[in-house]
Amino acid sequence: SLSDKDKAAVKALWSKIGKSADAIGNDALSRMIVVYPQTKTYFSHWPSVTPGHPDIKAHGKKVMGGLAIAVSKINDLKAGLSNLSQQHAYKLRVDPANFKILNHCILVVISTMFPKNFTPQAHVSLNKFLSGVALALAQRYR
Ligand code: HEM
Repeated sequence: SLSDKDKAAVKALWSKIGKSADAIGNDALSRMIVVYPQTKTYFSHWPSVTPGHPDIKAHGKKVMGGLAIAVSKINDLKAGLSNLSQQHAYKLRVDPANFKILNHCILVVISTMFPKNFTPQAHVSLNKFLSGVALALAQRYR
């Protein structure tokens, strides 16, 4: 689980990248759909799943908003993401394996957009944080 050092590292990283959340969300969602095309099935109600499409941008913004909530509730991710987990489990019916896939895309995008801030320590802590988010989002599936 996340140590105090991890929490501080995630908050420090977020304070630097938070203002680029929309761009990160757009790129991460676009990559997820291109690199893992099986994820497209969840977005078949959109007119287009082309990278950079306004629907992808809008959704990337929502996902990053969810992550911003997670950063603010980093001491209790389970409670902080309980509603979002409920929604993904019962309304959206997203297979939780996909949380790891999107996490990977988010990690790749942050590392390429912010190479200076993406130190090995930041990488470790962000990795742990995103795993915690995936676990918290999966909690309501049973
Ligand atoms: C880091 C992981 C994720 C976070 C923080 C997240 C967050 C969110 C948020 C905040 C919403 C909006 C909920 C609302 O409308 O109240 C949402 C909707 C949605 N999410 Fe996620 N999500 C994540 C991962 C995923 C993954 C991996 C998939 C599928 C591959 C997915 C599929 C969806 C779908 C289909 C919607 C509804 C989209 C629509 O309204 O058209 N999510 N998510």
